[in-house]
Amino acid sequence: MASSTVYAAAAVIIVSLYFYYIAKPKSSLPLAPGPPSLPILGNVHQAPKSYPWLQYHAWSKKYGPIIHLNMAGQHVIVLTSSKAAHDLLAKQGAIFSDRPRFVVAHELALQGMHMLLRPYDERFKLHQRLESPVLSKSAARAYLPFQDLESKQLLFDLLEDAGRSTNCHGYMERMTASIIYSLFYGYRVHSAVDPILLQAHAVNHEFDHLAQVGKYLVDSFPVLNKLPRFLAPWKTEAALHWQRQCALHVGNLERGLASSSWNIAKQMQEAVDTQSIVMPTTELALDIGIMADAALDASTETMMWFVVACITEGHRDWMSGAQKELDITVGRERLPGFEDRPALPYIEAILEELLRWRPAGPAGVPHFTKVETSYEGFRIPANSVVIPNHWSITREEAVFGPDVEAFVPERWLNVKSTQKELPTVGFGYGRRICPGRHVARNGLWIAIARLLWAFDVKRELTETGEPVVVDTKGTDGLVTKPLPFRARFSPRGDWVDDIVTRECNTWGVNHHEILNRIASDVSK
Ligand code: HEM
Repeated sequence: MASSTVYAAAAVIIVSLYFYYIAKPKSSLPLAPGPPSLPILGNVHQAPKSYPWLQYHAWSKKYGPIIHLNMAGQHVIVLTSSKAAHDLLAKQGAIFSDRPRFVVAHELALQGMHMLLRPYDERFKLHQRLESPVLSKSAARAYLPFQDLESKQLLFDLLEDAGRSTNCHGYMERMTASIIYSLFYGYRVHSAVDPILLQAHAVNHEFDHLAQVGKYLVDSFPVLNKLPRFLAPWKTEAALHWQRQCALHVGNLERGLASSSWNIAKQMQEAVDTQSIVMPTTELALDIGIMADAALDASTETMMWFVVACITEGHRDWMSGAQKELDITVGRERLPGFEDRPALPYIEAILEELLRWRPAGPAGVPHFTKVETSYEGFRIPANSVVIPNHWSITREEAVFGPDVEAFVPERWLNVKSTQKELPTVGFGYGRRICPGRHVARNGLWIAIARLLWAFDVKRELTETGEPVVVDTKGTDGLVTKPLPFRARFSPRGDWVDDIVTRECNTWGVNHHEILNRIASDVSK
C-alpha cells in the first residue's frame, strides 16, 4: 500500500507543480506578498498547525490585507481586511462562492451533502432556495416567541445556581439547542445531557476528526481516492461515519415530521413536495440537520464568550452602563423583551462588540475560486483557496479604532453619531454569508439583555479570595470555544428573584401552541 500511495502522491505533486510553476497564467501581474517560500514545498513548512488565525494576523502586519501562500502547489489567499473580503467575496460573489474540496469529510463521509461544504453549483442553489424562506429576516421575526421562552428558562436555570460558582456551558447550550431543535423538529431540549444532543455531539466530534486539515493525504491529492478500498482505509471510516450522520439526521427529520405542531422540517418537506423537487429523504434530512449543527455551536460559544467578556472585561464599566440603560428603559417590575430593542442601543452595541471581540469562527470558512482574476494589482490564480481571516478583520484599527483587544461597545455608538457605519462582522461574506445570522442575532440579543438585567456576572475566587485567571484565547478549531471556567451569577436584587421565579419556569408552557402560531407568521 505504502509504495503505491507514494507513487500516486508523487505523480500528483508533479502535476500540481507543473500547473503552479510552468502552466502559463493569464496575467503577468505579480502574486500578492507573503512569507518567503521554499522550492516545491512553498510555505508548507510555515503553515500554522494550530490557531491559524493568529499566524495569518501576524503575517497581515507584515504583508498587508491580501497575502499569498503556496501550499505545495495549492494557492492560498488570505484576506485580512473588511474591504478586501467585501470587494472579492461579496462584490465578485459569482466567482468567489465555491468551497475547496474536502475529499474524506465531505465527498465520502457526507456523500457531498454538507451544506457548509457544498460546491457552489445548481444543487447548492436549490438548497439555498429551500432554506431562505425559513431563515429570512421575517421568518427570524416569527421565531422571537421561542427565543423569548428559552431565554426566560435560562434565567430560571441560572437563578437556581445563584451566588454559587457555576460552569454555565450546559445552561447556554440547552437554551440554544432547545431553540434550534424546537424550531427545526418541534422538540424541546430539557437539559444539556438530552440523548439527542449527546448523539449530535458524538457525530460532530467524529466529523471534526475526519475534517482535520492534513489528516488524510487524499485530501491534498484527490487522485489517491482511485485506490481500491483495501489500500484506502479512509473509505471505510467515511462509510461508517455516513451511516451515523444518516441515523442522526434522518431520525430527527422523522421526529419532526411526526410532531403534532409546525416546524421547519415539515415546512421544508412540504416545499419539496409541492414544488415536485426530486430529493431523497437523506438529502433533505442532511440539509436540515447540518443547518441545526451549524447553528448550535456558534451560537452557544458566542454566549460563552459573552460571559468571558463579563468576567474579564467587565471592569471597563460597560456592564454597569448597560444595566443603567436597562433600569431606565425597562425598570425593575418586568423583564426586558424584544419590544424594548429600539430603546436599548447600548445592548445592541454590546452584541456587535461581542461578535467583533470574539468571532466564533476566527479563521472564517474558506471560499474557493476556479477563475483567475486580479485585485489591487495582484494576480489571484484560478483554483485558489480564499480565507477571510475574521480575526484580523475584526482587529483593523483603521476601521474599529484603538484598543481592538479591549471590549468597548462605545466604538459602535460613537461611529453611529459620526454617520460612519462599521462593517458587521463574524458571519462571513457574499453568497455564502451565514443564512442563520438573523435568527442568531435575535437569540443573542434577548439572552444578553436579560442576563444583564438580572445578574451581576463575576469571576470565581480562589480559596484566598483572589480572582481566578480565565483564559481568553479559547480552543483551536473552526469554532473557537472558551476553555472551561466557572463564574458567579448574582441576582441584582430581590426583584430579580421575584420576577424570575414567577415568570421564567417555562416547563408548563405548551410549546406546540407557540410553534403553531409561528406557522401562520412564517407563511405571511
Ligand atoms: C453566532 C452565531 C453564528 C455565527 C457566528 C455563524 C457564522 C457563520 C459563518 C462564518 C459561516 C460561513 C460564511 C462564509 O462562508 O463566508 C456560516 C455559514 C452557515 N451558517 Fe452560520 N453562524 C451562526 C449561527 C447560525 C445559525 C443560527 C444558523 C441556522 C439557523 C446557521 C446556519 C449556517 C449555514 C447553513 C451555513 C452554511 C452557508 C453556506 O455555506 O452557504 N448559522 N455561519
